[in-house]
Amino acid sequence: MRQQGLSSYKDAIFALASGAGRAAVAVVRLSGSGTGEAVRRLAGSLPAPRTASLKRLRHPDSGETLDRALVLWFPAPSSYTGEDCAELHLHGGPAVIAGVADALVAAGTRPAEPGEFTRRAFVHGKMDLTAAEGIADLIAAETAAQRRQALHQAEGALASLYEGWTRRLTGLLARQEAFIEFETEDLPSDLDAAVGRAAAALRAEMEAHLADGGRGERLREGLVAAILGAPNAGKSSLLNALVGRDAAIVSARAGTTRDVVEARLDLGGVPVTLADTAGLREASDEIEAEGVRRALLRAESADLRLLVFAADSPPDAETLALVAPGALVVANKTDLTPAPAAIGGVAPISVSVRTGAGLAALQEALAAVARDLARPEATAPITRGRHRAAVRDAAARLAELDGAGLPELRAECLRAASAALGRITGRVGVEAVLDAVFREFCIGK
Ligand SMILES: Nc1nc2c(ncn2[C@@H]2O[C@H](COP(=O)(O)OP(=O)(O)OP(=O)(O)O)[C@@H](O)[C@H]2O)c(=O)[nH]1
Ligand SMILES: [K+]
Ligand SMILES: [Mg+2]
Repeated sequence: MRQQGLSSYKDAIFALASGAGRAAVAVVRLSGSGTGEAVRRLAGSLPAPRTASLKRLRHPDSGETLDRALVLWFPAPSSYTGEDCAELHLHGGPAVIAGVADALVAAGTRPAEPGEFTRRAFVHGKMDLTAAEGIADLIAAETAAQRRQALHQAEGALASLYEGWTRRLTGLLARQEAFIEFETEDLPSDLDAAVGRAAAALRAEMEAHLADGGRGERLREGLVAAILGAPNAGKSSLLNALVGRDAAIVSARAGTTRDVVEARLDLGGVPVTLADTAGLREASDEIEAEGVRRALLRAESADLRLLVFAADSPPDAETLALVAPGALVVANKTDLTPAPAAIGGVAPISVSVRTGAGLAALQEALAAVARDLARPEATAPITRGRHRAAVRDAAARLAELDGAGLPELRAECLRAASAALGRITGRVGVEAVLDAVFREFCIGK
């Protein structure tokens, strides 16, 4: 499968691999069989493989010098994509980059599509799809825990899990087919039953892998924590204190916040979007009513909820029921009144945003909940819906095995389970899956 469509990967592509904007150094990378020729036309000659050498880059049409750059040459197959690759380390000014891009087009290369380098690496068997996704996640990682999970996946943790399962399925299929072939001869009569037992064991492993509470996806995407409570409880003040900047407007007027205000926070390595919301009450006008509606909507889709109240006005049972259970209950303004010992059966976390008292403890409680939901230490968790759907499909195919009386049908179940796993790694591929996976990438990767 990986050899399919190779002819469309012959042309040489280039892209700015470093960030846009002015910088000390800009890296332009090239890949494809026309790379060597393009570099020769700009730099005069090709440097020795994998050795940085300083070259004057000229426009192939005008001969004008564009920059003096470090040029690196990585002949196929020992390169990121498995094709001939090169890197030009330019002075990072916009005009230098534009001039070199123009010269590269004149030398017969074209700008790359997002993810095209990694897609070529996949096509040339340098990595499977899960590793390619791991690289996309690594580039997007905002926290240390996200980085660890992404690196693990980029290094093949998921690939080796799924490949291990596939090998076992292939072994079972071989036994099942032997049974079909030699049915009347003297193979052990319990071979069929042994295949069934091994398939059931594999299915149990798949189901354990699926029953992860969505941890990997949560860590990859980040959690959402909604801050809820009555007007003037200090919700916006709390958001600002937790993120360390004035993200939301604070005022003494009840009903200040209308739209949902969001800010990102790193909680024990787990990225969390804190969402400050409008105070919950019987709204006095339609704008406020819309704010309350949005607050409740955000609360519904949030991974965790913080119910904030001013210590001198604890929430009524109705509000408590709306937000709890599972919410962290926070008593604010404890500089004015001590927090009640318990509210709705739970001891609230006592804070004063004004004095800062209790904020560190609240932050720790939040981090503990976030870590529990995202389990940053979990090894090789499912990180995408498409993995989950395919593993679920594979397990379902194995579940059909017992009911399938005919050996041929049992073999078909094993084959279908293996194909489902193959879709995750890209061994069994459809162009649409590849398009969806590589669309996530930035240009230059
Ligand atoms: N004494 C005291 N006042 C506080 C504390 N936290 C916030 N406030 C004050 O309470 C008032 C309301 O604060 P906000 O953060 O706007 O409250 P809110 O819950 O976001 O209010 P709405 O957006 O209107 O629902 C402001 O005057 C804050 O300065 C605190 O810990 N102690
Ligand atoms: K307010
Ligand atoms: Mg507010």
